[in-house]
Amino acid sequence: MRKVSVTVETAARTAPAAVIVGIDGPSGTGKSSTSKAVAAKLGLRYLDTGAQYRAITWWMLSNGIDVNDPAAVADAAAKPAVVSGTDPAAPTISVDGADAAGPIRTAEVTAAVSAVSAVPEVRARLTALQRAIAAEAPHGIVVEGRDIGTTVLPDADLKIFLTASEAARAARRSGELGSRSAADIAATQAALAKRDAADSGRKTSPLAKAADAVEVDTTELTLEQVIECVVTLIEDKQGA
Ligand SMILES: Nc1ncnc2c1ncn2[C@@H]1O[C@H](COP(=O)(O)OP(=O)(O)OP(=O)(O)O)[C@@H](O)[C@H]1O
Ligand SMILES: Nc1ccn([C@@H]2O[C@H](COP(=O)(O)O)[C@@H](O)[C@H]2O)c(=O)n1
Repeated sequence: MRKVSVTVETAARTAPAAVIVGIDGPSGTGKSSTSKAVAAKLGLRYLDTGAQYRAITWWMLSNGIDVNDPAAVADAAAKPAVVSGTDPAAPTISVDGADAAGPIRTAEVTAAVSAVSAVPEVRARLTALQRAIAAEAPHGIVVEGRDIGTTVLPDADLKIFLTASEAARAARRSGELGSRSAADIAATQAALAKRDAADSGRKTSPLAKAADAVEVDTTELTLEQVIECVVTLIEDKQGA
């Protein structure tokens, strides 16, 4: 009988290493839309860290904590159980077992989140949670936020910093809210600028571009072009 020799490659030898991608940038630059689409295309997990800060903020507001009192926020920071689902096709967020996806997007939460996210005890807790989630992603993960490249995942394989003009970001957000009047766009732009200033100006892990991040200005790019650009950057890294 003829002998057939078969080379069996173990999964460990053939599977590409898990890739960790951090995407940071100011509000409305396209982090969530881009990260979700890129993760779905490449079979990676997806983590929206802004949703986690919003979830803790929602819990504080719902439980009568004064969000403008850093000591009160710090005291309560460990109490809510925040759970993130990382399927890019259907990301989820819950607090103490309750679905928080809707409530965290209210104007009240958006107005309060920068004060809560500036409190070091809140950041320490969520940073630890974010690192644990990233470490458990089997094929890798796209994590989006404000301090992923600088603080949460300083050893990420690829760091991207998305930017866009304030006017473009305000027009995108106003479009989402179904309003395109000049007054509404101006009000949205002012609110974005205020949140960015608070996020960039806080002492603990402010919004900032990591020194080794690739900056992508999305002002003149369609969402599809941004997604393609990020996919190419990741594939280049994986091929390197
Ligand atoms: N390149 C683009 N061109 C046009 N619209 C875009 C582009 N990128 C994103 N958008 C749209 O802009 C809006 C904001 O995008 P997205 O929520 O992804 O931004 P973000 O950076 O995650 O914002 P935030 O930090 O406030 O959560 C969405 O309606 C999205 O569809
Ligand atoms: N890594 C992060 C992510 C978010 N924040 C804070 O959460 C706010 C909401 O973020 P969205 O992306 O959902 O708009 C944001 O304004 C920051 O205050 C953060 O501090 N760090």
